[in-house]
Amino acid sequence: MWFSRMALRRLQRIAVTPLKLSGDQVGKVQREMSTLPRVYVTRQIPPDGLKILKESGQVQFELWDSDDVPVPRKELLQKVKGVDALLCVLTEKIDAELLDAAGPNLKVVSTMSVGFDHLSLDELKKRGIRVGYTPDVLTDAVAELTVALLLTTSRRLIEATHEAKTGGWGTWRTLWLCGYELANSTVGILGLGRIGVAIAERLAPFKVKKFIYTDVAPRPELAKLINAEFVPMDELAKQSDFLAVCCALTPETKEICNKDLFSKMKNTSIFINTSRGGVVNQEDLYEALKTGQIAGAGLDVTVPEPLPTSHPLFTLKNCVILPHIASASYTTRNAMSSLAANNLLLGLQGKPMIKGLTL
Ligand SMILES: O=CC(=O)O
Repeated sequence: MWFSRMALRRLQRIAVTPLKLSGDQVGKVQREMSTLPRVYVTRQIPPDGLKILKESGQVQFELWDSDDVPVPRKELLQKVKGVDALLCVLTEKIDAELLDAAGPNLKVVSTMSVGFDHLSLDELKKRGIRVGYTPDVLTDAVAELTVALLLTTSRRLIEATHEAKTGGWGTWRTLWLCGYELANSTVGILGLGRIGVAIAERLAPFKVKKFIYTDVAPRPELAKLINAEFVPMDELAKQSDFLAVCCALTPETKEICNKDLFSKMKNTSIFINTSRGGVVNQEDLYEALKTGQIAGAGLDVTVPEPLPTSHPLFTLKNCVILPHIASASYTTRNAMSSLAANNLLLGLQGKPMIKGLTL
């Protein structure tokens, strides 16, 4: 059933005063309901975003009412038929098949994510569909989590709590559970954007000696904010004591972190990835960790997600794996849902989105 907020209010009025409604009025409500743009929301998104859609009075929407399981593909292909706009999350592949299933009414796709590797941009462009996404509002949360993951990995916190809980804690020992510290270190950032800058700003007070970065080209405006030096990829690998991956997943960055990169890193280095699992060749990472080519890895993202519990990376003590939670704070997830809802409404009105992609 599709109800806009306004239509619902009218219906409630009808429900309490049924005899007072004329046939014309009933027809008016029905017409009003049927002319509002139809929106499909692929997940039970946080309340702030839902409220914006509900109270806009501009759309009628239906949602996949679960946060625990994604909408099955078959159901999604059915539900999108004839919709005017789609609000999705990163688990839904928005490709030619889905866009064909939606049909020519689809004008807007708004994703509640900063990453957009789940969207076939070429297909969206071909069809003239506008695309919204949610950068900026998650920068603080992602940077915070990246720092937490970096410290957890470098100071071996998961191993330490495990030892404390399971009887491994004997006497105080001189080299037991030693890790690597940020003071006097070189931190490398692969892909310098807003998030990379925010990570560096948070790490600087730990007395980092030097920030270096690699990107497709130097980014002097951003680099200046954190006093970071542009270096080629080889140098990034060689010099970094901590290497944080912050680049988007594109055909160019797919598995850019591979044997070649790991083989140039120091065996005391820590590798951190909070961007997308696809930028890493996981077999190569496993080998690098297993053989001691690098000291440790902290991953918030993997391929696939969820990573099967039988995956070899889970057997390594020097690999900390989180279930893709970098932006998971209540404030940020609500802000992301609000931005996604507002992008969608603006897109439907033909106005500039707050954060839209130029295709
Ligand atoms: O990974 C999370 C996002 O892209 O927002």
